[in-house]
Amino acid sequence: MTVLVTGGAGYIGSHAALALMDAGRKVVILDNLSQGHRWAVPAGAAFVEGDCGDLDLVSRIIREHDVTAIMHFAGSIIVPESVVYPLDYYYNNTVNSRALAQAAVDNNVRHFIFSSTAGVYGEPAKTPILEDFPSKPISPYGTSKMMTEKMLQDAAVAYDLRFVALRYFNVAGADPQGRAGQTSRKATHLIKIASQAASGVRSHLDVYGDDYPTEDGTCVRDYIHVSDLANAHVLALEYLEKGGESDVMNCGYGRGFSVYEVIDAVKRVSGNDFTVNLAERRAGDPAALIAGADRIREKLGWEPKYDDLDTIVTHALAWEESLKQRQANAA
Ligand SMILES: NC(=O)c1ccc[n+]([C@@H]2O[C@H](COP(=O)([O-])OP(=O)(O)OC[C@H]3O[C@@H](n4cnc5c(N)ncnc54)[C@H](O)[C@@H]3O)[C@@H](O)[C@H]2O)c1
Ligand SMILES: O=c1ccn([C@@H]2O[C@H](COP(=O)(O)OP(=O)(O)O[C@H]3O[C@H](CO)[C@H](O)[C@H](O)[C@H]3O)[C@@H](O)[C@H]2O)c(=O)[nH]1
Repeated sequence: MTVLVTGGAGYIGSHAALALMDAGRKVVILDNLSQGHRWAVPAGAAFVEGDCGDLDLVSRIIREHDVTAIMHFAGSIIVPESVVYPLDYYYNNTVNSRALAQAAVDNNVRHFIFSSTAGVYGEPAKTPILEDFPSKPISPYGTSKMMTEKMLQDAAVAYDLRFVALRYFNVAGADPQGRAGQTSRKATHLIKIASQAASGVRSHLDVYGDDYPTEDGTCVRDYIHVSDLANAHVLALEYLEKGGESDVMNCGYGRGFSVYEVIDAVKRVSGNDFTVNLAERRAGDPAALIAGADRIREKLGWEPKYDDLDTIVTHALAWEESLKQRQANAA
């Protein structure tokens, strides 16, 4: 009874692996280390270096580790990059997910939890965004995730497979015990970048536009603590194991903060001022994305513990400091 966690050497997958092991589960991680790090694989998890699209390898892992559920985090995640290299994104996020689903079906793995995104909604007509709003992604990244959702829906009708697709809003923060955090080399996420600026790892932060139709003109997002998100995965697995129907669920808190509010929080909590420049709008940024967050609470009994911007920022800053220490030790 082991959970296969693809992408478990990355940011969210490593937190989910910790949450699973904290709940007493066995975990095997499959990651090709294209973005993740070997050292980020949590202690206690088995690790295989390889590709989640390798059907033979995944089948062997399922058999050797007695895998009964798959949590699929592996993927390419940068929206603007997906516009420049769309076929790479369809390959890694859609084609490789197809192979993984095939391996699940071939080897009688009946529970599948998929990392989807608020990006499937595109530019929503209104907020909060409910799960039955239309999927109209505006980037290849969002489309690549939407296509995987559709594939899982069809597979769940045809085979003995049930899934939960969790549509994450803006994931941020780090493990409160300091065991994991965001390490990606190509970080683009606001709280990560602001934390790096506050820690002196970056010289400044650019604000991408202040002429949006929001209160202070900057974009509003629903920032969710990565450990609350990780716990949602454990609950989603329990839900499927108890016979829950396949479903899609938003993962957010149902409230939003503007870019300026986030920057103020990072400056306040860190006690460090840093340079903020106003820059051009970034292509493809919707003005406001706030989750309708009732379904996940009702269906999974999810009760977040860290729904507080200062707490999220505190944990993100602590992780940045620990990364600096790690680099200093390595030098
Ligand atoms: N970070 C966010 O705000 C966010 C929001 C919505 C959805 N998501 C989704 O959550 C998942 C995890 O995101 P993250 O922020 O942890 O990213 P990440 O880059 O930190 O982690 C992804 C991991 O997958 C691995 N990987 C990539 N392609 C692989 C492949 N073909 N085979 C095996 N391993 C592979 C990478 O090496 C990396 O360790 C992704 O699917 C992403 O699309 C993330
Ligand atoms: O240096 C920066 C970084 C970000 N931003 C702004 O901050 C907001 C949040 O940007 P992020 O890059 O942190 O996150 P996104 O909202 O673009 O996207 C994230 O959340 C989405 C869902 O809401 C998708 O899942 C996507 O994969 C994930 O990267 C945006 O308005 C962005 O323009 C800045 O002003 N400066």
